[in-house]
Amino acid sequence: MSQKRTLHAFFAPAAKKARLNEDTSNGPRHSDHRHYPCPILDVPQSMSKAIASLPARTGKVIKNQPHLDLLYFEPYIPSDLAKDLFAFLRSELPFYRVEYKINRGGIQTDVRTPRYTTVFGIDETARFAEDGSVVDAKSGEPVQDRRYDRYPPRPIPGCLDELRRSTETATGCTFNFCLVNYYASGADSISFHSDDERFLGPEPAIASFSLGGKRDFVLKPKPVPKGPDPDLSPVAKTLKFPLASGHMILMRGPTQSNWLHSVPKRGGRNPEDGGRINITFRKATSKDGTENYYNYNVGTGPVYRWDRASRQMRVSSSP
Ligand SMILES: O=C(O)CCC(=O)C(=O)O
Ligand SMILES: [Fe+2]
Repeated sequence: MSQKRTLHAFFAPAAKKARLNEDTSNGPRHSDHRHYPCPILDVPQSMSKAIASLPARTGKVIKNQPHLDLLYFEPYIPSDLAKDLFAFLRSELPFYRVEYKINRGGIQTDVRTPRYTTVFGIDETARFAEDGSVVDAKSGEPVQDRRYDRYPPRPIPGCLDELRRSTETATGCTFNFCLVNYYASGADSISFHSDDERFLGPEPAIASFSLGGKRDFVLKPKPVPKGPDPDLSPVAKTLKFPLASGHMILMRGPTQSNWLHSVPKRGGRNPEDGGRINITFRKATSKDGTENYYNYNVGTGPVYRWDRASRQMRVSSSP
């Protein structure tokens, strides 16, 4: 991205943004920030209204396994809105295919993330000022920290922030990060893991939305339980949720410290392989969280955007 566009986008007057806005009477049509690779359209007013009235159903508490605590909305977003939101986000968001190196027993291994990812947000020690700069959450003073330098944080764009606000009201939790995965086909996946990094604090709550194609979300107990009554854990089962478009699962309480979750690859040709978006809202408590999330979900590779003509992700700009 050229310096010219960056500066232009950063200082673009509000009136200019408003002029772009044909289908809404107030508020900008785009969300923009100097660290976005491109401006991100806000949802049209009709969608915005519909998002404000969510969830479509109340959540069902699932606590029938040791150290598991889920709140399952079936659905949170009704299917017509989920379909529109899926198409909107796939067209609008910048995605990445992150590659990184890990050290396993002294051997360097290259890892290619088997899905498209993107992330927005900043941990609770900081916030974005009106002008888009990062300031200390308490003092409002500008923040200089090496953990923000390599991958500068980006504010959650309007189109995802409306869903974040709805999710906070529905769950009583607060969130400052939004991670998005795009599984282009059954070959894309996420392997068994838990989201229990220190920067999420103890017993983190993670709200996880599904849009688009149906995929199995699989949970299994961790091999070595950390809970107060470990004797119960070996009898815990593997659980499979075939998540459909609009469903939301809130994982909370002891879930992350005791269970692993995954979205396994699907073999063969599946009619549901038309792509799936997963959105997770989380709360990071320290700057390490911000550094980690941008490192693994944005990285240093090219930006991919959805190409309507060829109906696939295409490299839209290189770093
Ligand atoms: O795609 C999903 O449903 C799960 C995503 C996930 O576990 C993650 O991003 O940490
Ligand atoms: Fe996860």
